[in-house]
Amino acid sequence: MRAIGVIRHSPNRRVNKEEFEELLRSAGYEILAIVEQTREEHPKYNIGPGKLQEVKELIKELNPDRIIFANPLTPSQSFNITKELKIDVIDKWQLVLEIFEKRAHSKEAKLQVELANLQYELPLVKEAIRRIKLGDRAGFKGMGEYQTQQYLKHIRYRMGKIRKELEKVKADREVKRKRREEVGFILVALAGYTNAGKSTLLNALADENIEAKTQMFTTLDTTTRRFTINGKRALITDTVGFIDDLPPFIVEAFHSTLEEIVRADIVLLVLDSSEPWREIKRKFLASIEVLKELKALDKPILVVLNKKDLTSEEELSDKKKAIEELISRKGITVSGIASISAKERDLKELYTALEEVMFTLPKYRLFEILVKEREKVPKVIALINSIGEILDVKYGETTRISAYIQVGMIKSLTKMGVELKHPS
Ligand SMILES: Nc1nc2c(ncn2[C@@H]2O[C@H](COP(=O)(O)OP(=O)(O)OP(=O)(O)O)[C@@H](O)[C@H]2O)c(=O)[nH]1
Ligand SMILES: [Mg+2]
Repeated sequence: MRAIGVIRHSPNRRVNKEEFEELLRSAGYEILAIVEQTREEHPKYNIGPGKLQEVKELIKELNPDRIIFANPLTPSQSFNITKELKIDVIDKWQLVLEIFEKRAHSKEAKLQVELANLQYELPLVKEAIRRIKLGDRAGFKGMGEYQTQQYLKHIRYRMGKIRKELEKVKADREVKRKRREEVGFILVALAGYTNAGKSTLLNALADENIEAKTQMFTTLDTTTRRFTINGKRALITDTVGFIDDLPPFIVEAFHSTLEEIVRADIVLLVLDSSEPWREIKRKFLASIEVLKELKALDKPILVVLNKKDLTSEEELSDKKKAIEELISRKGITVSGIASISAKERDLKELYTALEEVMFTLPKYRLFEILVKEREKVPKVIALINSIGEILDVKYGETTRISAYIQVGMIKSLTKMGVELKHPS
């Protein structure tokens, strides 16, 4: 598909042109031209009417299949522009959804993308019906009035059905998560802008090979793998990458996926430290916004400055300071900052930070474990070592172990025939 891109910069906020081009390429478009304008939003066409004429001329000259706006369009703008240009017009969010559609593999991801698409189309179809009633002839995508009405019904029916199916998926996940808690796993979730290196980090931690590519939104499905933090059982989950101003309809559609972040014990917010500070800052703040929307800002968050192999020590330390400053200025609380290279598997700082955070988690409590049968002692100690931290062992008639234990593990321990006490 060949496309002409249109970017409207606000006078006080520029759109990132490279990122837009990257999105176009990720969706598989050949870029014929990019038209840019800086102005306030025009209510009817988003860009100015004069600029629209310029685009019209370019269409004649270059013959593209599509016009793609870097800005979100209102349903009414979308209709006005299509009517004027007589060509397929899509906006930023439809472009993102096209990429999502290509990348969705699992049933869940496919359902989520379909839901987001329908949610996007709903106001467009309503606008088409409104216009037909006002005497406009063209309905939604060239459908007549009856067909457009039927399509609206179909959208509503399908959305209801998908939401129900996603509820089921959510319930399954909940069961799985409970089981994991009971086995004593520490749940770690990856979060961050698309292309930051989340999947590469998951690979490095779990020593696996998940698809990681220099394109946007490689990962749409969640992947969970085992790893260990200083010998303790942990699980790491990779999810969909974030992007600026992620609209609520996409967040809603991907909620069951993003919920992995909400349910995690620790969130790793991954940033690409090789980018200019301006970009790091923008992506960091966009990620914080999404975490806020997910109500996940109160959990332990570790900021991970990835790709340190691409920056000098000095630059990295400057960027780290800048992040610290930004965090305190914005009143955000994070549990630590670690510089790593996922690609070169240089993860030392991350492991140190994880070890520090681990026992501050609310799921860990200090217990005294009393083992009366001597032959059970080694087994109990081995189990505690894999899920908690032993502070002291006093051998005797009854062996007394004081240790940090995950609350979810109490059941498994009492099943082994030991007694647990809170130390006074
Ligand atoms: N030099 C260098 N490149 C890295 C590092 N980590 C990741 N990359 C590269 O960055 C690109 C993106 O990595 P991914 O792991 O796919 O990024 P992601 O955050 O999972 O991206 P999405 O799934 O699109 O959200 C790939 O080309 C990786 O090889 C690193 O530490 N150093
Ligand atoms: Mg990924």
